[in-house]
Amino acid sequence: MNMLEVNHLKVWDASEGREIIRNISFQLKQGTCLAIVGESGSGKSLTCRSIIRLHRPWIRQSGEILYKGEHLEHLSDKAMRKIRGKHIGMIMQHGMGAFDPSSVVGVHVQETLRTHYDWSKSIAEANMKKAMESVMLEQPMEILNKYPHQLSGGMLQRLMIALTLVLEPDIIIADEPTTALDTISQFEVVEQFIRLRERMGASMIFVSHDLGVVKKIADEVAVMKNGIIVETGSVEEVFTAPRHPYTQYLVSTRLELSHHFNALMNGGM
Ligand SMILES: Nc1ncnc2c1ncn2[C@@H]1O[C@H](COP(=O)(O)OP(=O)(O)OP(=O)(O)O)[C@@H](O)[C@H]1O
Repeated sequence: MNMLEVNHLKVWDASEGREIIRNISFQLKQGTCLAIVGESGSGKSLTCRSIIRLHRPWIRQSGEILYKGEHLEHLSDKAMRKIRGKHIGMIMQHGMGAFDPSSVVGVHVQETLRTHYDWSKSIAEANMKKAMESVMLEQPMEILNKYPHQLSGGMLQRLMIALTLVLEPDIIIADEPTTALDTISQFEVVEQFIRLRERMGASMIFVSHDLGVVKKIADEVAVMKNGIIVETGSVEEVFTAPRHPYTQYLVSTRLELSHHFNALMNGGM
């Protein structure tokens, strides 16, 4: 079964009339991880944002987005808010951006959980505490009482993963969740994503520059360039026998860059 189907997605900047994503289609099968790779500016983030319809006001989209066969493009903004988080969870590039800088992070966590569950404060706290401990965030209550700027990028990403564990969405969209982190934190956060998949069996879209990470985590790959998908296939197919010249270039150059990361993942620290 397809958890998600994107058909003929187009995205454009209405202020300039510039087309950014030009008619892309892809599917996410239940329980699998689809990686979206491609150079900076190729449209990976806008593709993710289109799925949950979270764009800046001047960005427009057309095409079909089907979640378990339901057309999300027909839903009202209110109905869409119910889908985000609980059904389709998104983990952004910068954990910092997800939190309000003027409140302690626990406020965001409580508000998010309140939107989706009827839990008392103490039940919500107990569930969150358990999830935080499972992603190696020790002393969870202390962390929840801190402002975003008092936590490292790696901690904020792990906090987002913990919140995702509690929300248990059917689909997790992770848009370069390790880009803003140092190598050691990247390693830890990727490990957490691998466990998150194992534990929840969720379907996942994972955007990454790093083909080493993609190899570890994904089943299928879509390669984007200039707003189109130039190649799709299984990780195995795309990495061992890339067909499109751009994929061939990406695979030959990027795998080299990932060697350091792989050494870490394989315990070469
Ligand atoms: N809010 C916006 N307003 C106008 N143009 C935008 C906006 N967001 C993205 N774009 C443009 O859309 C194109 C695709 O951007 P997008 O962020 O989706 O790329 P990306 O592949 O995710 O890149 P990166 O890997 O750097 O995050 C770029 O040319 C970018 O300048």
